[in-house]
Amino acid sequence: MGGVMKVAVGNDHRGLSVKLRVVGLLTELGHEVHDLGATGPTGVDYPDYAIPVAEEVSTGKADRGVLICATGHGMCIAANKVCGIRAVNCRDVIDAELSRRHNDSNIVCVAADLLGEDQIERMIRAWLVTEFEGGRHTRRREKVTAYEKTHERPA
Ligand SMILES: O=P(O)(O)OC[C@H]1O[C@@H](O)[C@H](O)[C@@H]1O
Repeated sequence: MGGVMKVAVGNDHRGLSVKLRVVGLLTELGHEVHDLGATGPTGVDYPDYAIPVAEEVSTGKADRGVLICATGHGMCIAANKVCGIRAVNCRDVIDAELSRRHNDSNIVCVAADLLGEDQIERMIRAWLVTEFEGGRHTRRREKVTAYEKTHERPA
């Protein structure tokens, strides 16, 4: 990948201002943004935003996703319940790059309360352009996918 992508974005009330910065960045970089996030300061629940974004990535409607809450943890936990999602909660550029190179992460979660906006921007820029390395990492990724496929449980 590395070119223009469809990116689904979600946030709760604690991620609103970072979301606006992220949407601006993605737009500036030429990506197609689908903003599914909360639009105001009223308290909401992160699964209501993480799951729709993860569904868009899972079904191929979006190439990647970005999820923003206070810590990134809730969004990451919820997104990883959706089939095919490899969501990661990243803290810096190296972290974000490794999650792409080794794990083929398809959603990055962001801690709005713990990271500065400039750091978040650097991290997302790196995450967007870093390629999956393949090789031995493909075998590991496919083991996760195989588990997911064989252990689906009825709702
Ligand atoms: O604003 P409150 O409800 O206190 O906390 C919400 C945050 O708590 C964590 O689960 C998530 O990071 C979410 O953004």
